[in-house]
Amino acid sequence: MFVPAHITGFFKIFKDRDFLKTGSTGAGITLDKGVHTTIKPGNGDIYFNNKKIDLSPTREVMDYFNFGGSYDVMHFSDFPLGSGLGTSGGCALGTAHEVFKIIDTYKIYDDNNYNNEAVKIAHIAEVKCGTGLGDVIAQHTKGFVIRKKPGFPINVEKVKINNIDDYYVVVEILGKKETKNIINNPQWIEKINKTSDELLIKLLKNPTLKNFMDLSLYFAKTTGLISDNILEICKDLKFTIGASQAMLGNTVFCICKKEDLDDVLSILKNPIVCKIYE
Ligand SMILES: Nc1ncnc2c1ncn2[C@@H]1O[C@H](COP(=O)(O)OP(=O)(O)OP(=O)(O)O)[C@@H](O)[C@H]1O
Ligand SMILES: CC(C)(CO)[C@@H](O)C(=O)[O-]
Repeated sequence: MFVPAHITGFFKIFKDRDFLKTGSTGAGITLDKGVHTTIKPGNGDIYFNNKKIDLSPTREVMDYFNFGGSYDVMHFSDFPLGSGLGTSGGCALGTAHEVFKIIDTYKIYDDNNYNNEAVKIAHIAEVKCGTGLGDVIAQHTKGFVIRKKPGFPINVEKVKINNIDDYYVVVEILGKKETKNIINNPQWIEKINKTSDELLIKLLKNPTLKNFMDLSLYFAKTTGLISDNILEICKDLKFTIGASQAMLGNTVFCICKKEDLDDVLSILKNPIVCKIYE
């Protein structure tokens, strides 16, 4: 199963003793690149782009179903882990869906229920592992997603984008950043939550891609999460609809139209050209 990558532009952290109530509000977009996951009978091994690794959110999902020792999971990902592109969430959600496809209990869920269960199990795995808060819900929803409430029940606004094919999302990965080092750090939580409080309301009042990018850059700068290097690149990309740092990664992303694509590509060293995926 394919799960799209997800870029968060800004977010607010909500922690609760109940993992289903833990999550984030905020906004992001899903991409036409992401993770393909398959599972097959095996010994409980997890492969990420053909390399055996012990990926904790995938392991959590497999253990939830008691599938840990009897099936192998293969993830084929367009992006590396730890780059702010929701790769771990994509792995968890893809695994949950693949398991549901083969277990007997699948028969007792109607289509809607089964979908919702897979999303819940993947969300809990992400939250437990500290690898994400809102990615799984956005990846399930797809498109330009505003998360109005954290966790479950899912409360999101999927914004309609007119002429979606006109837009390109260009991504450049500059390094790694572990999500859990930020979302489990009280000082970062305070900075993030203080900054993001008003942004959700501002975006809901004017839910355009331009406003999303402006608010994302404001968030990245005001929290101090943006690196100097990425800030410089964003200045060079000012002629686009907007550029900012993908949360939570050492990755720059921008949204532009076709007429600006060549200029964007000439500024970046290793650009990856994507489209918004609905
Ligand atoms: N070689 C590896 N073996 C096992 N785990 C790995 C390996 N490389 C990365 N990981 C794990 O992958 C997870 C990456 O999650 P992280 O949330 O940081 O990134 P992401 O999901 O790709 O991006 P985002 O910031 O959008 O959540 C971490 O738990 C990290 O420890
Ligand atoms: C925490 C996070 C920024 C990591 O990608 C994301 O899961 C989110 O927006 O909640």
